[in-house]
Amino acid sequence: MAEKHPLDLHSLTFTGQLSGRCKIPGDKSISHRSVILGSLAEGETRISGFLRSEDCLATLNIMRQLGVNIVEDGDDLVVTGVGLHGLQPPAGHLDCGNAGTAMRLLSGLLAAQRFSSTLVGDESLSGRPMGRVITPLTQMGAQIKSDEHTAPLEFSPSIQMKAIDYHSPIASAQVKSAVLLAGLYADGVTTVTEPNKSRDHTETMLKGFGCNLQVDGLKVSVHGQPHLRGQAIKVPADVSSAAFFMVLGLCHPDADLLLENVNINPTRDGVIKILQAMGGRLSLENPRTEAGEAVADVRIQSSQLRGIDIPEALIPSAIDEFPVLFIAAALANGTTRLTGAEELRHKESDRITVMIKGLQLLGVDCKELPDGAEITGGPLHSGMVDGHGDHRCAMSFLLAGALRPEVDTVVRGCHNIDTSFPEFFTLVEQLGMRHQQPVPVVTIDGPSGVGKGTTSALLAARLGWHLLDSGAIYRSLALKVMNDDLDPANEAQLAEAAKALRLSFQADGQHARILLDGQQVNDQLRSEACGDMASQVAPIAAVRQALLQRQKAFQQPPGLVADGRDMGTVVFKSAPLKVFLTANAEERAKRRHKQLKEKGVDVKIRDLLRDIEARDHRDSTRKVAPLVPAMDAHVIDTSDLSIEEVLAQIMNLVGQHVKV
Ligand SMILES: Nc1ncnc2c1ncn2[C@@H]1O[C@H](COP(=O)(O)OP(=O)(O)OP(=O)(O)O)[C@@H](O)[C@H]1O
Ligand SMILES: Nc1ccn([C@@H]2O[C@H](COP(=O)(O)O)[C@@H](O)[C@H]2O)c(=O)n1
Repeated sequence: MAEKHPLDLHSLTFTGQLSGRCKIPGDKSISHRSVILGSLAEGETRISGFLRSEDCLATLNIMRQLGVNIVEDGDDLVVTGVGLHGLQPPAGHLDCGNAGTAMRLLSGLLAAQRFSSTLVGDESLSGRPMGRVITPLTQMGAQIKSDEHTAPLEFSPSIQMKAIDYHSPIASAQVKSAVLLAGLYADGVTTVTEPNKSRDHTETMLKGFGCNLQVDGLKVSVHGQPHLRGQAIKVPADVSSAAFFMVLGLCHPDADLLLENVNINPTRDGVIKILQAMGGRLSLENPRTEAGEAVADVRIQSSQLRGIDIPEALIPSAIDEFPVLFIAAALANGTTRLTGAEELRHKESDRITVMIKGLQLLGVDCKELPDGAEITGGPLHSGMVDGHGDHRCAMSFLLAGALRPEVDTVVRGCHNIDTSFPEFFTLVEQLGMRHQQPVPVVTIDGPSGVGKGTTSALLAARLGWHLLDSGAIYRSLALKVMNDDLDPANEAQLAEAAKALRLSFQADGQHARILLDGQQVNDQLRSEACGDMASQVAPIAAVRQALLQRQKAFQQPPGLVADGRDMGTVVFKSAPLKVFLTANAEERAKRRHKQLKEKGVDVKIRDLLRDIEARDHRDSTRKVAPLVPAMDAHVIDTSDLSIEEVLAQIMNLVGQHVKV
């Protein structure tokens, strides 16, 4: 069940202008329900706009396994209903994949069947709480076996469901729907009362299918044993998917977008109300009703958002949209505060922790609260963030990375985007953004003599990746300065020399032959004088800028190990793994002494220590790209570690963070 995903790094690039119409795919909640109710109806149900996401396809496959004939007709799905009592025992386990909606709604249905069945899910779904549906269904007479109220869920054959009057402790459409679906099989009236109104698609659709159902404020009552009649269902665009483009358009500096045919059901429109309260220029055009659902075209124009206290009453109607609302808050003026949303911790991931950790990595001033978050807007930095396999967190971070030209963000853990939004990348590309799957980089930074070069070369060889020895580039410029008698104080001259540097690296077995002006210079580059001169020219901003592209060009498939001082902080800010090696200066001087002695160079440790300390000071106190660990770097003190031990620690990190 626990799947290992290969490296899945994605990024989106900024595009100068966003305009035009966007066709957002069908609503996920309505798609699930249309297939389930169509299966239980008598006659044919034709569904147009069905969302072909992994989650909804899991529900569709399960209904097929339960004996329902569902066929494609062009873009439509045609479901031949088997009636309330016509489902057949499945041959094997029923796999919900990542879909919480499938598992909870189908629990209500399977609890009431006269055959046994088992619902299973992926690793994430198997960790999510199912007690919330098991409790009321058990009160209705269901027998459900589970380990600590999590999937797999094993349903024993039902004898007769009992109608109940259930007061749900949480506002959850999945709980409400599970009880109502089980209630279809009970004699009498089953009632669910919620503390707040959750999305009401099940009620609306059950009525549409001909069920006798009453809604009285927070109370929904369904009469058991109905005859459901097949329907034509037109699924509107999903407001939860549209929400990503709302935040994208509002936070982008030059956007004017029209999102077509969006579901604006009042139990789902919290995101619209929250963004409007934040000052977003978001308007509803041509509001209308289609198949019992309120829809409109939503116009989005660039806006300067402001932080607000999010009203708790809006939480249930925006519950799936908080990941992207956190991005809006990070770009707003002032502070946004969310409380009363503990439920976010029980989604596909703990969305409070995942989003706040990611935003902190991008330099946002924010903190977790037990039941929400506090986020103060400001500029976003570049970096690599982890969507933790949660589709909505991953898409939110991807869009955050496409909002400003200077921000370079890579997102890992995007593998579940297809569960809700398979057209996501196509749609963003239609808007002009570029979707990339960046080549992975491991950065190894640290002070002089710490072992970066040795470790990087061994790591690159072990992984079969390319190697960038960025120090050799600075040393080459230094050699040029010394050979051509350039003035190390003349910044313009040095920048020109850096731009024009005729330098190439040629593979030579495990090593590289370094050619400067056509001459191999490997040995000359390693002299202490060259290292010293390199650290004198390296602080010049124009020099660093001139050498930047040359370093970035090393990022080639299948991957790169980059050794230097600012690999993780400047050159490869979005690298999935950043390592910073340290060791005390005495130990580094000893290592260098041994190295030079082996080469027949006679120097005093005391002199080496003095040089190392001077270089450390220059490198770490310079204004541009100083030698400091990146905020997300893993710091390894190598003072008491052998080279093999250092390498083993890094390989372990590679296994965790890069998964090659
Ligand atoms: N963990 C270690 N234990 C003992 N010796 C080590 C260790 N790591 C590296 N060395 C030795 O220390 C010397 C310096 O290492 P290396 O050249 O890799 O450092 P560096 O960080 O790349 O230095 P520079 O920045 O000056 O290029 C080498 O002789 C290397 O074999
Ligand atoms: N990314 C880098 C790499 C090096 N430097 C400067 O060059 C000097 C020599 O580097 P070595 O790693 O080969 O010893 C180093 O002291 C730095 O001043 C740099 O600035 N950025």
